[in-house]
Amino acid sequence: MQNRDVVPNSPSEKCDCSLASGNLPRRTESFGTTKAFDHQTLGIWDLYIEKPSIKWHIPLCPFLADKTRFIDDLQYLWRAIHDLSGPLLLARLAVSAALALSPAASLWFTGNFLRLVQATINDGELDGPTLVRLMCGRVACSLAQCLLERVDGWLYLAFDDFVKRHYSRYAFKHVARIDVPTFMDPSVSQRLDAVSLRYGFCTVGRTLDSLLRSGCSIIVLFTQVSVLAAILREQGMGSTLGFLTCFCHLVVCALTQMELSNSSLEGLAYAATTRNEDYVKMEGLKQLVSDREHRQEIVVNGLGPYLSRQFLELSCRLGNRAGEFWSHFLIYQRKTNHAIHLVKWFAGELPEIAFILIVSQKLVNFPMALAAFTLTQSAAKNLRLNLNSIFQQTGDFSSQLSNLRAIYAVSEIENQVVDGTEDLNPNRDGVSLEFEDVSFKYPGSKSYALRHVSFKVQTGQLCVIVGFNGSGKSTILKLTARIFDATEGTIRINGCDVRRLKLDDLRRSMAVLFQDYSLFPVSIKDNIALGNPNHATDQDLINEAARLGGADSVIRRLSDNWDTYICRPDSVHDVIRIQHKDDDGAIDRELRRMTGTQLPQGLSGGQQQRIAVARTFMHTLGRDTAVGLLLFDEPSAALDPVAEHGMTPCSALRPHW
Ligand SMILES: Nc1ncnc2c1ncn2[C@@H]1O[C@H](COP(=O)(O)OP(=O)(O)OP(=O)(O)O)[C@@H](O)[C@H]1O
Repeated sequence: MQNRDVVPNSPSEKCDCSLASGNLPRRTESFGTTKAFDHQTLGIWDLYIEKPSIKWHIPLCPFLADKTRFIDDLQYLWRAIHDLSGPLLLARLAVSAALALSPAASLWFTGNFLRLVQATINDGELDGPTLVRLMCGRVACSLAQCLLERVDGWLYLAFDDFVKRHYSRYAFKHVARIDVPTFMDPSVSQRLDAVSLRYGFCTVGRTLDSLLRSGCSIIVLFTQVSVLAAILREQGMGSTLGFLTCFCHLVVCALTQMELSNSSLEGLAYAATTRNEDYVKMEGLKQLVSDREHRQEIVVNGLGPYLSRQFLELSCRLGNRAGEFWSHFLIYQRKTNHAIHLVKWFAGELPEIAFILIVSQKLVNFPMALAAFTLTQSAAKNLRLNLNSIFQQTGDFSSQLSNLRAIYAVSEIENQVVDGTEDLNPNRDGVSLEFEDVSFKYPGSKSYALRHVSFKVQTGQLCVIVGFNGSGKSTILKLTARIFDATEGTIRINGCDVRRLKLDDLRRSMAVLFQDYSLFPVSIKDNIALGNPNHATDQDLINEAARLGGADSVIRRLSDNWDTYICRPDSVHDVIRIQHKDDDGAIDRELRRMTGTQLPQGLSGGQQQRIAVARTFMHTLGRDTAVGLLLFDEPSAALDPVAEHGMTPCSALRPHW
């Protein structure tokens, strides 16, 4: 194993093995980073890893590292508490606080037992009533703790459920309103990933829970230390030992955290690669025989025996140099942690060494010193648990607050397509559409999808747009519906710039079928009904839309007719396959029978298109709808000639090419 300082200077140098010679300067800004990297050779692996800075694990340290950010994030915490305030939160706080105080109460009773024993030894007489009082108090304390733990468990689940429900509604509302260019924006995608609509917002629950636990751990810590100090004050030796034990446990905790963070790559930039051709080829062969897609070729070419021979040869050549990166990495980390481990061991043993030394000096006090030491040790065990959880929870705290910020930040995402203020009053005779010198680049694209396009479609006119693939026909539809805004030029509806029109009015005035339409993961009926949310429960209109789109005959043939799902999002089929000789999918079939779920319903491309066309027609139906513009992008691309012939002609329709 070798260890050298490496700083990549240029892309080519970065990949060059000569980097390992360590001749390059230690620090460079050529990639915009001032970080220095170590190069480790681990078996056949080259690991380039950022030099870790020494992390002192003092609780609250993460806050001090980025104070401004932390203070800024606190407002989201306050907002969350405000949003979630109610009887459930209050009950949770009260029970947690009571639970946090209970270890100190138990310790107080135990300490008083110790005092009673000391008094009995000194006076030669036992104070019976005090003993009974202390015993009853101790038992009551344990019972209360037991009860509170049960209530806390129940409250935890109820509160977690409440938090998930609250934030899933909150995020759903704000995610649903986002427009296409904003949704496509990579920075927005990242922010949306953080709130993961589908996985139930575990993060907020976790953040609040860990906050609560940190608070409780701090209460436990302070109350326990105060009670312990009060009990041991009278015994000079006991308090010395108490202090020493607490201090040593604190050191052990800090070192444990240090050890943990040293053995993890979290937060460090690293890359590992191997240039060993034999290993790379061996991994390729493993993939080749495992992946289903290559099986046909392996069989038809009779590759089985040849591949086995090759694998054996490579494996022999590599011998024990081969190995997963992580197993090498673990060995490497163990070596770096030796020193910490040694100090940790010494800190753990120090209280007992001190006890033996002190007692050997003052043999008279031996029984009391032993009792005090035992009490201190058991209290210290609890302290250590609390310290550990404070270390861990405060370590994660900054990132948890950032999660909270991410959820609230969804409501602050501004749509790129800005709403207009003017009303549009279309009528059923249609609207006019005009493009004046319109050019457009898709977000993130360098080239123009449309360049200097001008045309005019009069009210009630049928316009067919034809052109080569990629000439911008679909883009015209997207700009008309303001899915995107034109980069240059003006688009007018009824003579008014579309940017000035209210988006609601604009979208209500047109029915659009995009070439890249999608069917929703809801029932077929809802798929059509969602074309017109105002009439989503009107079965007559849905029937009519299905008839116009040619989807009625398709729906009649489906197993669940209108209620058929193309893909059910509610079915969980995590079948653990136990390989029996006679299991030819029987377990899967039985589970499906028991849960009443079918295999996903397959629809042909043409059948799917009929559903999508029906949804577009649904938008035009109903007495209060005033669609003046129909935009169809290759509506018959997947239809058979009969269905294509049966399609209703529309005012703006283009054939497929
Ligand atoms: N989301 C996108 N991001 C970047 N560029 C895009 C995007 N969609 C389309 N383009 C580009 O814009 C240009 C016009 O595409 P458009 O889909 O409007 O063409 P089209 O005439 O409808 O093509 P076709 O006849 O194949 O349907 C093409 O060069 C395409 O590569």
